[in-house]
Amino acid sequence: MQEPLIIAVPKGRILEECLPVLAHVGIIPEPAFADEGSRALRFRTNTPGIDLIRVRAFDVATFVAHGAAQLGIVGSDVIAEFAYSELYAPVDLDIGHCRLSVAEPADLAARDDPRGWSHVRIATKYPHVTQAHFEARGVQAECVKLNGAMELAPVLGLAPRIVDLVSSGRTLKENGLVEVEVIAQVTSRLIVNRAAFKTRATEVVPLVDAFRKAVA
Ligand SMILES: Nc1ncnc2c1ncn2[C@@H]1O[C@H](COP(=O)(O)OP(=O)(O)OP(=O)(O)O)[C@@H](O)[C@H]1O
Ligand SMILES: O=P(O)(O)OC[C@H]1O[C@H](OP(=O)(O)OP(=O)(O)O)[C@H](O)[C@@H]1O
Repeated sequence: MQEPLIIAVPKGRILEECLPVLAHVGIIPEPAFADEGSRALRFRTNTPGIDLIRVRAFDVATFVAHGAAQLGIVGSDVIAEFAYSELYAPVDLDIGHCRLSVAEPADLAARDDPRGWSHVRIATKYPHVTQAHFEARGVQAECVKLNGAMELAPVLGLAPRIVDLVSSGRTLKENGLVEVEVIAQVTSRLIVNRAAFKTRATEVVPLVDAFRKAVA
């Protein structure tokens, strides 16, 4: 018998938003999947040919790009940062809405003119997207890679500016920062391993269609 298809889903905030989408597709995971306290990482579903794995957001892209999972759900921020050629992102799932922005302390913003920048030092989880964004307008970006709590960097002197995800703006506000540029609008997408799309087309193509219909 063929191995089940594996869909990689990010733990954390997207997980909750994924459940209704999966339900619309007809995929109901075993109860432990939605239990953040569970230490299990791989889960059965009501569909015998489909299992789910729960991994960190950035690792969803890695599992799917390498074919360890055939499909995944991940933010367009992560897809852009990795730019894996093995990934196909056919469906915008209309969940995980936020934006990737440049921010800096309010007092710096008051006297700053982004048009005058030639070199910027930026703390971010997204060095590739950040460098590409600034390079496109001739600004050299020196990035300090962090995995979280970017908002601490300006006040502690690690880097005067950050590139991070913003949704309500509360995290920036509570850390004395203001948004000065939006780099990209972000939503989560269904991603598919390109090779699996061909070699397991009879299972993968109808599943992609089901996701498309579920969010139409
Ligand atoms: N404030 C937000 N509002 C909406 N969606 C968000 C927000 N922050 C992040 N996201 C989306 O959720 C995904 C996961 O977010 P994030 O990387 O912050 O989670 P995390 O739990 O900190 O991940 P990890 O623990 O793996 O670092 C992001 O890639 C993005 O697409
Ligand atoms: O504009 P807001 O609504 O305040 O959201 C923005 C925050 O959300 C994300 O972090 P998350 O909560 O995922 O935690 P993290 O620090 O673990 O990445 C992001 O990195 C910001 O810190």
